Amino acid sequence: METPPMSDLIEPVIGLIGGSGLYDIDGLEEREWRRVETPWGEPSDALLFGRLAGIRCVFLPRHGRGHPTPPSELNYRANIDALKRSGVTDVISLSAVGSLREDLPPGHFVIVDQFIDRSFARVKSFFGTGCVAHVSVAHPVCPRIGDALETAARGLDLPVTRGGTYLVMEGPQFSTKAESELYRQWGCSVIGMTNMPEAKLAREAELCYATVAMVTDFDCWHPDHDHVTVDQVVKVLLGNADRAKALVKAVVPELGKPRGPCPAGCDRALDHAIITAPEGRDPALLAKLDAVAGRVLR
Ligand SMILES: CSC[C@H]1O[C@H](OP(=O)(O)O)[C@H](O)[C@@H]1O
Ligand SMILES: Nc1ncnc2[nH]cnc12
Repeated sequence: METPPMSDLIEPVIGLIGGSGLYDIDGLEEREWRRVETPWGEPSDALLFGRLAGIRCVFLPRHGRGHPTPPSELNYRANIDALKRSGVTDVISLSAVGSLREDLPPGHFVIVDQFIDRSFARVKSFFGTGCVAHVSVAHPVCPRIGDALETAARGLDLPVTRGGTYLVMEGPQFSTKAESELYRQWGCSVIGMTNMPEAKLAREAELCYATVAMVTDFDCWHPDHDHVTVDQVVKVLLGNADRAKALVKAVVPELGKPRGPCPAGCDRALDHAIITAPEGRDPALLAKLDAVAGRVLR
């Protein structure tokens, strides 16, 4: 893609969604926790606004500070809407995961590029009766953010793998051994409970999105390792959390550079997605959609 003229460049705002063990971001300048209201209800917590190396950042602890909210009860729509209406353009999700592969041991970071969504008890779309939309999630991860994360991780000498499939389970219980073995047969790399519908909603909101999946355990399939427990996850992710914060510090200056439209089209995902005729659209739903889809609805 040709470089657009300077006047067409945007100044990215980086959204950071912190998963288990990540409830704050050190080193943010001008930091301020602010409540953000959304038409979808309450986000998981107040959002932390600030700057890293001068770049605007907005951090949201996915489960809330102190981790009060389980994966199935998260208000994913409110979280994504709150980031969008706060001006965020690029989202990095930081998540604890179990490993489904021998070569992805605890401590390893995986920049996943695919998901299999086995969650079933969650609202998965901003759209619905009165405004129907179908976005593509064939490629749910923004490769531009993936590239930047990979470069930053390699620069820090972190053990990292680019690419992999994240199986999203409903939880809150961990998997049975039969499930774990099935997901391995499906070729999945890691397992977690939160990245869907988060990634689908980010796409509907035309946000670029990528995940750093931080391995904490071998789930329950590995003959030489104990079955996953929360204690074990917490122990490993305390180590992961410091490295995740270092990765964020390294990647934000790159991602924050003024840029043109996303080459992968994440920021134009709604261009051909809405099927409800203008006269059939529900004004009340359209009003709720203003932050996430106002670009194509106004
Ligand atoms: C505390 S282990 C299980 C918990 O950790 C992961 O959450 P997140 O993606 O927010 O780091 C996993 O998906 C479960 O929600
Ligand atoms: N084994 C596992 N299964 C689901 N979510 C997880 N988060 C961390 N480890 C996990």
